[in-house]
Amino acid sequence: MSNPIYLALDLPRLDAAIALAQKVKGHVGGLKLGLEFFCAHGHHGVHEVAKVGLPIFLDLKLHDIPNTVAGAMQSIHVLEPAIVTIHAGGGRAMMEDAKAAAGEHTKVVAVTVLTSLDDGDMASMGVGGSAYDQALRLADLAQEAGLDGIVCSGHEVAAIHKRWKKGYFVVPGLRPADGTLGDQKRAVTPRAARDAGASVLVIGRPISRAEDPVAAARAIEATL
Ligand SMILES: O=c1ccn([C@@H]2O[C@H](COP(=O)(O)O)[C@@H](O)[C@H]2O)c(=O)[nH]1
Repeated sequence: MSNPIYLALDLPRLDAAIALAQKVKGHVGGLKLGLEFFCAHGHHGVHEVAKVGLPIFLDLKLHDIPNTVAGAMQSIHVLEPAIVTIHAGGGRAMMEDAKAAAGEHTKVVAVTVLTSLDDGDMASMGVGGSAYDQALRLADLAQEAGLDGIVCSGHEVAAIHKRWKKGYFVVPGLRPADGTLGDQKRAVTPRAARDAGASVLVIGRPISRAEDPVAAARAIEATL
């Protein structure tokens, strides 16, 4: 089985991101480039990181009217990402149009409820029920829209897996047992997420901010 860890390269400098990716590439299965990286380095940065030789996950979390999101998907087609994120909250038509506009080798996955949000945040946004309930509702909508999968926390992935047998499940918000949570509110360990059915384990700061990123990546890999 291939390594399910995608390293989140949330670093402002291109040279530092490439250096980190080169260091840990033997212990991760892919590289995730998010908003911080893409806003700073755009297509050029993606091309440079792709030279490391691992699959690229573009975590752009697209969320707009269907026509605009479809246009954005077409604009990133040339980068041949393995995975792209959109927001399930954009609705069914937006998700359908995003999938239709994506390249045939790109998995389009929808963020359900960000792992930095909890039940209190649902209430403050006027969303009925818990973060868990909302993640399941949006996962059902993403499945109906014909997407490849979703992004959720390790707390919901087992339940969503039961309802969507062939889904592709991306799980961020992962922390080693003794890890610092930071802004993550629905965290689990990488092993727990894997056991619950995650297809991809997104890990950023526990590796990128470690004193020895290679040792940190190797230690996480050894738990899987
Ligand atoms: O719900 C979500 C969706 C995406 N992310 C992204 O994953 C990484 C997590 O980084 P850590 O440093 O391991 O916390 C980051 O790039 C987020 O943008 C998420 O955390 N939660």
